[in-house]
Amino acid sequence: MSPILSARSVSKVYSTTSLVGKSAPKAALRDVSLDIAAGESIALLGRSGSGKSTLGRLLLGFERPDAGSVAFEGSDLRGLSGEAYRTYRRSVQIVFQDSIGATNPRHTVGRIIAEPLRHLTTLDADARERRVRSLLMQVGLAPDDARKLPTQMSGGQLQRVCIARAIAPAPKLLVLDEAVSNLDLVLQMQMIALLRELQSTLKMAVLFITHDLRLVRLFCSRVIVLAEGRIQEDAAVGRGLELRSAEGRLLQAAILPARPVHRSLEPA
Ligand SMILES: Nc1ncnc2c1ncn2[C@@H]1O[C@H](COP(=O)(O)OP(=O)(O)OP(=O)(O)O)[C@@H](O)[C@H]1O
Ligand code: NI
Repeated sequence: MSPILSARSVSKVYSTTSLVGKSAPKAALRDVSLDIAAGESIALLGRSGSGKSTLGRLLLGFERPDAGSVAFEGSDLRGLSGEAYRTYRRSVQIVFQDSIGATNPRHTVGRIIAEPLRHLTTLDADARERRVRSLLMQVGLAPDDARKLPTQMSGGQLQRVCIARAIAPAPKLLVLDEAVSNLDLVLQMQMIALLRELQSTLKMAVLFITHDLRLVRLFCSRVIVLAEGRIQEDAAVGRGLELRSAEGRLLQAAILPARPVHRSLEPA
């Protein structure tokens, strides 16, 4: 069975024009190849500017590679149209870091979650409403939250709304681009627990884009390390997480050691 998504030798170059004219082209991605199989949970790790979000945008078809190709279930994205394109759109969804920027402040929570159902499925209004209510419960919110506006939701609640919207069309792959980075540690743990539960119930593959190695071992079975647009390492996460590449070891060494407990707080 072909992978959900395959990237083959993709490269992406940006050239920015500033006030003083065009800057030298910058390679955001260089010769990146990877497959994402059904049910996999993959962490895409790398420092700021390493190319993580660029790869996410290419996999989601939001931008085209300058070289190489991305395929959905064996078909090149560039050749997808009509029903085949709608199937791809339904099957691959993304949650961004900035939930406020990703939601229309004038739409209710229910309308936000129902967006992909309206555009990508044939569900009628009643069926959409029932699906929205069950999605709200699935992400730990109340069905009546459907009537609220984004401004009436906390950051963590609005991120759950974005996750509910992303899983609404029952995708085969969910990409999370720093989706929990803005949340406090307690909320991060709650979201990770939610993602693990969704993975086991929906058998959905997850590509978790992050720079935070601590979150990786909690629910990823594979880790890909990016640096300067190139894959440095693509390894299974066993019981321990031993990264071997220089970049991987650097990231691992950078994890803040658990703060030493102040003597006064140590158990008597
Ligand atoms: N639209 C763009 N125009 C110009 N340069 C871009 C563009 N998008 C990304 N870049 C550059 O490509 C490189 C990779 O950016 P990207 O956003 O993919 O990194 P990232 O790993 O997601 O970083 P972060 O962790 O900060 O989100 C960076 O040097 C960035 O400046
Ligand atoms: Ni990014």
